[in-house]
Amino acid sequence: MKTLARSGHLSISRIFTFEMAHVLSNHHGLCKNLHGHSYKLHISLSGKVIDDPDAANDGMILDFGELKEIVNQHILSKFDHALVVYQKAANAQDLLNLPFERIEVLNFQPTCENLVLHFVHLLELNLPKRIKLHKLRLYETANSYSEWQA
Ligand SMILES: Nc1nc2c(c(=O)[nH]1)N=C([C@H](O)[C@H](O)COP(=O)(O)OP(=O)(O)OP(=O)(O)O)CN2
Repeated sequence: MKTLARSGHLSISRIFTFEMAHVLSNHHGLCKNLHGHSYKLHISLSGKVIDDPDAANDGMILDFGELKEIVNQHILSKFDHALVVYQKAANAQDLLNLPFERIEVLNFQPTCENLVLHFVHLLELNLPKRIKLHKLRLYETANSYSEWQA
């Protein structure tokens, strides 16, 4: 008989770091200027723990490595070391003309809140169906973050 807890909520989490430049158009402070942040993205997932002695993922909700591949493919490959441009910003065309190869055009202002909602959408589209996104927290600075919870 397995001696495992049967109550409570179980989740797994992994932290990702990426660098991104953006402009908050119409912002009254410094963020109206082109600037960058070292973002930290905390992703928490829940789901059934696989109970199959023959499986490579026995005892796991999802292999951390599989989560890393999904996040690399669908988020970091677009946003890490990217310049993110809001397509409705007054200076969008000037930014798009800059000679950089990684520019991501968004149809929303790239605030911490909107980025979290966008990442939730991308993850919900690309996680295995048996996995539930539980919580997502995005640090824009060491002191400021936005959080989404299912
Ligand atoms: N609700 C939000 N407020 C602000 C956002 C945001 O996304 N959501 N974003 C910004 C700026 O982009 C940025 O976060 C401000 O950066 P910065 O001026 O560097 O912030 P501080 O230096 O004040 O942060 P520290 O934590 O002290 O380093 C503004 N507001």
